[in-house]
Amino acid sequence: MQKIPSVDLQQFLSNQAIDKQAFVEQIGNAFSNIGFVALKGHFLSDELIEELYQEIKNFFNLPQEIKNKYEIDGLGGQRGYTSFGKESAKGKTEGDLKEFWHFGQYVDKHDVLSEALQKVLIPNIIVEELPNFNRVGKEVYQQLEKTAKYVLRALAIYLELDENYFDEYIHNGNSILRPIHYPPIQSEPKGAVRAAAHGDINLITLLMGAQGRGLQVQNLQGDWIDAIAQPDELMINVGDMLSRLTNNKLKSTIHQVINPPKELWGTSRYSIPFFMHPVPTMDLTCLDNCVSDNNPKQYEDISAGDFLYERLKDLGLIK
Ligand SMILES: O=C(O)CCC(=O)C(=O)O
Ligand SMILES: [Fe+2]
Repeated sequence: MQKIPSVDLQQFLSNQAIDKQAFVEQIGNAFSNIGFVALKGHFLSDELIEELYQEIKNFFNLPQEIKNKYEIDGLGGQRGYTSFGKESAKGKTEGDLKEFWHFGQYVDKHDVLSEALQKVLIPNIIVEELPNFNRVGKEVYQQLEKTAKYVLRALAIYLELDENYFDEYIHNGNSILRPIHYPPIQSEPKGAVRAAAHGDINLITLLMGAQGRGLQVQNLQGDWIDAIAQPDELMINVGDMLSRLTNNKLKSTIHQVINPPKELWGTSRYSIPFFMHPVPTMDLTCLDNCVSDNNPKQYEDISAGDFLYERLKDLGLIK
C-alpha cells in the first residue's frame, strides 16, 4: 500500500447491515496491511478540537519553571508533564525532540476498582494556572475513548469475535491522551528527530493533528510513506498489544515524525495521540483463531500490565 486508506465511522454506526459490514472490511483490510487508516465521522466536534489546541498551546507556552512543577517523580511519566528530550524510542540513545502532557482515565466515583486498577489509574494532575485545560482534556479524552470503543467493536467483528469482545477490557482502561509539542528546532539536531521510528505499545492509537507533513509510516515493502489526514480525520493505527493478541494478523506498523526542512525549523508541531489501553489484567495471549499451521504462534503469553511495564522501561520513563 502506498497510501493510507480513509474510512467513515458513521458507516459503522448506521442501521444498514451492509454499510456496517463494509466499514468492518475496509478497516480490517487496512489494519491487516498497512496498520493505519484515516477516520472521519468520529465524536469530536470542530469546536472541541479548536479549544483543545488553544489550551495546549497555553500550557506549553507557560514558563519552564511552572511546567516543571507538573513533572512529578515516580509516576513513570504516566500523568502530567514530561520535559523536552526525556523520552527516547526503544533502542535509541538520543531523546526525541518533544515535550508532552498526559491525561489519564477519569473513573466514575461509583465504580469499584480492582487492586490492579487502583495501582495504575492514578488521579489526573490539575494545572492550577489553566482551569479550562483540565476540563477540555477530560472532554476530549472521553470522546476519543468512545470513538475507539466503536473501532474496536468493528475489529472484533473482523476477527470473528463477539462484537463486544473488547468492551470489558477497555471499561476503565489505562488509556492516555498525550498532547505533544515539538518546539522550533534551534540548531542541527545531531541524530535526534522529533519522534524516532517506533511501534505504539497499546491496542489502538487515535491521533489528532496529523494534518501537516511530518508523520511517516513504513509499509510492508519497507518504504516510508507520508501519513497526512484531512482536517476532519483522525489517523488511527494498531499498537503492539493488538498485534500480539492477533498473532500479527493486524499490523503494528513502525512510524516516525521527521524533522521539517530547514526553512521550517522555526515552527512548532502539535499532535495529540490517544493511546487506547485495556485494563492491566487483560491477557494478550494470541487468539486461538489467529494461530494456524501457516501462521504459528509468534509471541509469548503476557498480560497487558506486564507488557506495558517492560515497554516503559525501554522508553526510559521507568528506571
Ligand atoms: O506526532 C505525531 O504525529 C505522532 C506521534 C507518535 O507516533 C507517538 O507519540 O506515538
Ligand atoms: Fe506513535
